[in-house]
Amino acid sequence: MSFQGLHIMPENEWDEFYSQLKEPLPVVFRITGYKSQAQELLKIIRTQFFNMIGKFTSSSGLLGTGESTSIMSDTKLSDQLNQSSANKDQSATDSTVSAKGDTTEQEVKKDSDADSKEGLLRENIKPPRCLSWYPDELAWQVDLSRKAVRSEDILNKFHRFLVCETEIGNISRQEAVSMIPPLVLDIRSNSRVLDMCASPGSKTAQLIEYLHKDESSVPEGFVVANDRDNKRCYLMVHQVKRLSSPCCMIVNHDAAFFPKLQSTLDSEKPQALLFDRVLADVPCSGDGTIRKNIDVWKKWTPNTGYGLHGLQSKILKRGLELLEVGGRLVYSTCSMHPAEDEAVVAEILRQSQGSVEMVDVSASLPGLKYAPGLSKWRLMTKKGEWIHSIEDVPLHMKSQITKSMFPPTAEEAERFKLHRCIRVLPHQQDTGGFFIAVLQKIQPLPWSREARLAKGSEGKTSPEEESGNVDDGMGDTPAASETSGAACDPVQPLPENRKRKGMTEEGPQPQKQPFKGYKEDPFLFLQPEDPVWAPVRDFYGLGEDFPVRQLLYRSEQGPKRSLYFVSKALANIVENNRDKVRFVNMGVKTLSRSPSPVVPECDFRLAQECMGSLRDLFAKRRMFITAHDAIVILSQESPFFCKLSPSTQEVIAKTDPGSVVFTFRPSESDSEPNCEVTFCGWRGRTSVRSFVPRFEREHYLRLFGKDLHQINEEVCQQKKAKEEAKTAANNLGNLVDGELSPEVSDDDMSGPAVTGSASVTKDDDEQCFPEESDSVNDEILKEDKDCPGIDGTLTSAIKESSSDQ
Ligand SMILES: C[S@@+](CC[C@H](N)C(=O)[O-])C[C@H]1O[C@@H](n2cnc3c(N)ncnc32)[C@H](O)[C@@H]1O
Repeated sequence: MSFQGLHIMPENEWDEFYSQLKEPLPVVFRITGYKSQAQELLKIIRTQFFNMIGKFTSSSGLLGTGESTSIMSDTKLSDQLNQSSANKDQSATDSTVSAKGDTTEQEVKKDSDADSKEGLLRENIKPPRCLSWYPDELAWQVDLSRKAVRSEDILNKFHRFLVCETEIGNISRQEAVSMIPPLVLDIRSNSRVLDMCASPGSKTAQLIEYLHKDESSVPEGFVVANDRDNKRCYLMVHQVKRLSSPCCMIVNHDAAFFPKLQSTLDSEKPQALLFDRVLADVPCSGDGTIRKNIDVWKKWTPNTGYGLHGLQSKILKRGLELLEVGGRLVYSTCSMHPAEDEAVVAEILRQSQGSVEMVDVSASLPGLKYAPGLSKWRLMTKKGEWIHSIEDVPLHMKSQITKSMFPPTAEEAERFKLHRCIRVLPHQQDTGGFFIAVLQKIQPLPWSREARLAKGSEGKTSPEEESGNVDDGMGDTPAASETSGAACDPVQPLPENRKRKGMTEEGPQPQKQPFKGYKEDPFLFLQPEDPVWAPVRDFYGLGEDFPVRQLLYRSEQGPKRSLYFVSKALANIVENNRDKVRFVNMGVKTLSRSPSPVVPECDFRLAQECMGSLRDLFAKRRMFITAHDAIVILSQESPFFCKLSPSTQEVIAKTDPGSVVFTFRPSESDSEPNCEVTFCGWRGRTSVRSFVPRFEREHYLRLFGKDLHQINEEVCQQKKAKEEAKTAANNLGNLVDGELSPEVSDDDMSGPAVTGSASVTKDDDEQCFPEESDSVNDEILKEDKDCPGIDGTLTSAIKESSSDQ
């Protein structure tokens, strides 16, 4: 590995740069989700975790170390942490202050051996740091070693919290530098976004979040997330699903030949669909990921970047072709090598002859430390010999090094404004290395049909051209070409003197092959006359204006099991591009078939996934509940109606059994949470229940100030106590047949309201939620078992009906 001499930083920074590369990367996460819930989550993180972690760092005297002091000084949280530690724990404050002076150092020395070991460990725990340039204080950096997580209860709890919230999409762990490209893309709720090289999807997730930022139920805009590697497209599915957005589709194409899409969104006749935001986070050598990718140390050579320059240029060029005039494109790599960065951007700016401009985004990244883009750099051979111009390229490297990899002339560098590029170096703020260039298309590209027409150099256009239904001479390439790469999978260079099939130094060449289709089930849209629709429409009270044609299913034959909802724009893209786009995934599960004898009129129940964006559409089945009710429903498996507040019982009495939407809206009397909480559930004959996966249940309860683990623990203890009491009573011969001892009597169903952190009632055995039971029939059987008055005949009838399926 040798960056020295490439001129990517002043030579006097080299030592610091080099030693930073050997340090592990800190943990960084973003709080995501809808705005109001994100703020609530941030409040929880601050009050429940950071305050505690802050106490460690201050009590251990770590604040006195130079690094921590500087880290702390540029965060708003740090002051609060200090303040809160000061208020809550005077002794902690004393040691913080004195750790900078002499007195308490002596006190620290007095500690026992065990204490000093603990102290040493604690010394390595740095205070959380807020990323100043990320909006709304929603991105944080925490240095947590595994050892520290194992040794400290609060850190362990924090780790569990991160895992849980990450799983359900409320938190995303992502390298700090990787958050920059989506941020500077400036996404609005109506943006039409193309993410050209999207897998594993961390930036895609961010793009989706920004689309939903203003909490409108279904934004007009959308994200098309593409990756050439089919397997990696499936990696993205999980990532994207966490966000439950009806506005994202995953497709599988070579970005360099991404097809031009058609749409009838703005016209009756199909028109070319251009994007107003494009992210080209291209495959690269990944030398910026060296802190987490040990392999790069051994494998990196300058040739790695040379082998990708052509492909990167082609992807960038195609991105600009697919960009609307006035639109913005962000080009990024996790490489610090100029041949993959400024050289690519300069070459495309050269070709675009003033139709594309570099944008200065420095104002939107307050506090980010970075180096401006380079105008001069050097290329070198694998052996470390410098190459100053194309004429100097040794014969054996002529197929690898192209003219476009060399620096532009001074005049060009000035005209291209290359200094507006952003190069983040690892030592500048303890991150990975990264490169970002923000481009704006201000005119049609010189080689486009519009530009040629404007010049009058072209005659009449064909109907295909008018509709934009031409592929610009860039055919589709269904067969994957050989290069591939990822943020974390650095690409290997081409072997010297050996060109791959279908590759030139300019990257892959279009292979004119017919579109052969792919293995995905079809994406079919429901029609209003479909027999499954009328019962669903009537049961859920959906009006004529419900966008039924945006509900899709995947099986051509057999019963429709699940219906997924997609936004109007995405449905339009599918309908107009079936023959040329390989769709991999899209849509939010909205209704799933789950017949129930309790609700014979409708076989479909609502899915929790659609609650974020579609809750308002199901007004007829929506119940507004109190915080108390929400806690009862989320913490108990099938609470009887009588456990809910009188107002909710009244609503329940007026609602037929079946799927329901529960919504809590904060009022002035509610102390927490200060955001709406909506989840999906079931109104049975005598009880209700929620249909919420475990982590989400945990999340909602947390918003209400409850800890599911604690609730479960208390339930288990209660159960144990019950059993012990039973055994003791048996042993004493006090137990009258069928009766329990008075201390452990069953709840009489008018049982206590949920107070405190856990409600321990008759249903205690069912209060733990180890696994998610996803079947309504299970629920009904359970309900009947619990419900007094249901006779055995009905129960067996239900059992039979459920075994029929
Ligand atoms: C740097 S990674 C993308 C990381 C991603 N944007 C994220 O933030 O999670 C590059 C991706 O490009 C994909 N790729 C490589 N060559 C490609 C091509 N010609 N067209 C589209 N994707 C390509 C790789 O499969 C890889 O997933």
